[in-house]
Amino acid sequence: DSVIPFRADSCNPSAALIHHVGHKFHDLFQLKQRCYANLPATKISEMLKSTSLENAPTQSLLSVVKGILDESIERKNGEIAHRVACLLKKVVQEIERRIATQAEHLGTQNSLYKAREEKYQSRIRVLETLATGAHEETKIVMNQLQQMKKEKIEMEERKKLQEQDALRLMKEKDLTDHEISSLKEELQIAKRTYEERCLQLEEEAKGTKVGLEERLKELECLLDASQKEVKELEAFTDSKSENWKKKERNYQNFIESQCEAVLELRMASESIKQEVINSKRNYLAEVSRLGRKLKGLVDAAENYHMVLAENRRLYNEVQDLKGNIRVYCRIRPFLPGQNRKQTTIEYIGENGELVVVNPSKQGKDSHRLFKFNKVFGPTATQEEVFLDTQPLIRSVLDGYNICIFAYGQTGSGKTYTMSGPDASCKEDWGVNYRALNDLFQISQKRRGSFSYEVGVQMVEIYNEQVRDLLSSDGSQKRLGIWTTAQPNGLSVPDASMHPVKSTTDVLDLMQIGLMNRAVGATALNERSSRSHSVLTVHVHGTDVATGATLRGNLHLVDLAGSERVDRSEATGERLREAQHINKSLSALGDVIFALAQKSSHVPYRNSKLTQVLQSSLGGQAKTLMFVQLNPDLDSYSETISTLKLAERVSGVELGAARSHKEGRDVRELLEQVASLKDTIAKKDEEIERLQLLKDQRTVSSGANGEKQRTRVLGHGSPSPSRHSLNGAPLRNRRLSRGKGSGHGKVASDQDNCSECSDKHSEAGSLQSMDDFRHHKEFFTQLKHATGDAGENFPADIELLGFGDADSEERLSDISDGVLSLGTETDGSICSVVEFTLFPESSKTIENADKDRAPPKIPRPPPKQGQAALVQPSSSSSSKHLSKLSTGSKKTTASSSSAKSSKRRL
Ligand SMILES: Nc1ncnc2c1ncn2[C@@H]1O[C@H](COP(=O)(O)OP(=O)(O)OP(=O)(O)O)[C@@H](O)[C@H]1O
Repeated sequence: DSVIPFRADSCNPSAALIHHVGHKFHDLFQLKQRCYANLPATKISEMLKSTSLENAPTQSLLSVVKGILDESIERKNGEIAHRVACLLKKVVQEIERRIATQAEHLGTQNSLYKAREEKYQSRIRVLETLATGAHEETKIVMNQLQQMKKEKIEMEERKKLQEQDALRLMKEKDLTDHEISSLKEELQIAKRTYEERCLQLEEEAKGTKVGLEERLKELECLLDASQKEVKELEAFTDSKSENWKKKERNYQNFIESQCEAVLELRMASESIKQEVINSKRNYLAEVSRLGRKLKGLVDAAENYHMVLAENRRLYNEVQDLKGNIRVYCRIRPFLPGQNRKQTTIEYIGENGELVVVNPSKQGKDSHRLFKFNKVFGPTATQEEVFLDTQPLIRSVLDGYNICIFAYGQTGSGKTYTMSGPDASCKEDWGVNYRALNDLFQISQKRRGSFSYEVGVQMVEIYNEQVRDLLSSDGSQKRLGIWTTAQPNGLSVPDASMHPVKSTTDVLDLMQIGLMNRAVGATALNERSSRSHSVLTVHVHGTDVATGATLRGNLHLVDLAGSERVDRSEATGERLREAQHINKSLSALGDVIFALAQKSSHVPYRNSKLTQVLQSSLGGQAKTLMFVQLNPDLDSYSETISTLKLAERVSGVELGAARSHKEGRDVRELLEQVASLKDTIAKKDEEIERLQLLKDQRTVSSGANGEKQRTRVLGHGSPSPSRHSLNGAPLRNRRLSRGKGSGHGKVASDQDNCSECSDKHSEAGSLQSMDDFRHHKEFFTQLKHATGDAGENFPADIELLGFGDADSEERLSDISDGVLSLGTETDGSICSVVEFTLFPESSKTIENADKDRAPPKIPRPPPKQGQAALVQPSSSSSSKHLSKLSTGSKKTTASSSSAKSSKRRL
């Protein structure tokens, strides 16, 4: 056991463990009997295990070897030499000894190692202490390192900035260098210029010096001369001062004398003051006397206003007496390209006579005479035409309804007369523009006594539809017409109303309206108006002094041209337009003819045109019709039909026109009355309708059929005698006077009478044509009888007096101020009467005043032949005309009567 000393080391745990394990294996290898040969196999295999061998102590192993050797030697007793056995023992001992030595060495070394270990442990501790110190140092060093890094970064940034600065400075340096170089150049240039300037100045200085030297010499000369002059002047001053002294003495004397004079003047002024005070007293007396006179003048001025109003009233009376429908005829010149030789116009008289000729016919039938209020030839200017229209315009401002329209075949110059060819040229202005211009001028002149508001509407009637030409939204919607008179006088209330302040406003509106108007090209006129345009100017005036108001309308109508469809070559839409146009124009003719006939029913409702113009064609309006003619031979038949219609129109006389002048209360009442009338008319219609229904039922049931039917007819339409041209005049008059009292009633009657009206219009046209034929015959015979070449005929015709009785009757109607529709006359006679009633249109107002008819015109004693002329029979005109045509004596008698009637007017 001592061989393995280190195993006994109890302080080393691993050694203790080994020691314990060694014991175990020592026990394993320590045999009790010491007999290896009989060892059981399990024991041997246990011993042979590698772990057992490895862990067994060396001494146990050696004992095993020794035991085995001893056993083997014992068993081989004698076989192994003793010496060999000794050797073997010795060797084993030696090995043992060596191992022991080795073990000792190991023990020594172990202790050495232990000592070293301790030494190293202490060293380790020292080193650990050092290491801890080194760690802190490392930390400090690391901090320092970090700081150094930061510093380094800062240094690098600073370096970068410095580099940038350096770059900037480099650039600045470049710039500065550049500037320096440019400054150097400038300096060079300046230096050069300076040197040049110096040279120049030096030269100038030299020149100036020479000049100055010369000037110096001159001045020296002048100085010498001046010195001489000074001496002369001194001598002159001495003499002058002598003179002044003398003068002073004289003035002294003068002042003394003046002082005396002033004293005298003061005394005089005192006396003048006294005189002024006296004058002032006189002046005040004079002023008070003038004040009294001025008061008188103020009174006179007030009277003057009244006189003015009276004048206006008289003026309108004169206009009324001239007739409420006037017909002016205008013949347009030939247009370029027309055959000027073939004209249908033979003669134009001064007093409105017109002779139309048909060159294709020969003999007496070729000439026809017409008479109007005025005929304008092809050379008449727009201004001349307007001069005769002007008086009507003033009437609008006095509260009258005026209608001016142009009628004629297409292309005859209607638009030319109404609007003119070019609105921008004042000379070309048509009646429309001039009328409005005039209207504003007069309203301006009257602004002291009247304030006027003027509004404008413009509509067109196209294919029997009324359209607003001035609608702000450009819509082409159809507008309704109010047939009964409205309190505000509007017949198309839905059309936009535009207040206007000046002619320019109206011009602008009319331009818009004309642009919106429907026009199209026909074979007869390349820009033909395909619609009737109606420009209505509404005037509302207020008397500044009394507050009374008045209302007047001016209708300016440009009708679409009447046309023969075969000539205008219209087809399709154009044909439809032409049919509408012709239909409405013929309806206009019917209305006018009904008015001419004093018919109790006027067929206003047959067309939109007549409905819109109803208030202007009725009894309370003044109407001016321009009959436009185309002198062309091809237009002969249209010319004749136009003239016939115009002749009929000129025969319409409706009595005195009525002004729409009302006091404030009266106006309100009238408005109420109008609306009540409206309601009554509607109720009447309703009653009629119900009665008609009731009657129909009665008729169908057969009870009292005949009686009932008579009642229906009697209520719904006038009796034949009432409408007949042969009807009793007195009865007619009564009826028509009743009608004249209100428009609403007329309108309400229209529906019931439309059938009759058509008959009337037919009968009327036949009648009129008949009359005209006789008229013409008479004219031709007269021409032959007198043997006159033709120029005096119209004058002779004018002298026809066969309308005298009629004219007087009408005048008495006018003087009564009652609307007369019932006088039984035919168109032709009326037209002749008009000749005597209408004096020359250009007649001045003064003359008109002088010739003004008295309130009651005395009826002249009926002359032979005249009584027959005014017989109200259906064939009266034809008979009397033929009677007249038998001899010129009767004509002269009649003419003298006509003249006398005209003179009275
Ligand atoms: N008095 C005149 N002087 C010169 N030219 C005229 C005159 N009257 C009409 N004209 C010319 O005759 C042509 C037809 O005239 P305008 O268009 O006025 O006829 P219209 O009767 O209005 O025709 P429509 O009914 O087809 O509209 C136009 O070229 C016009 O300039």
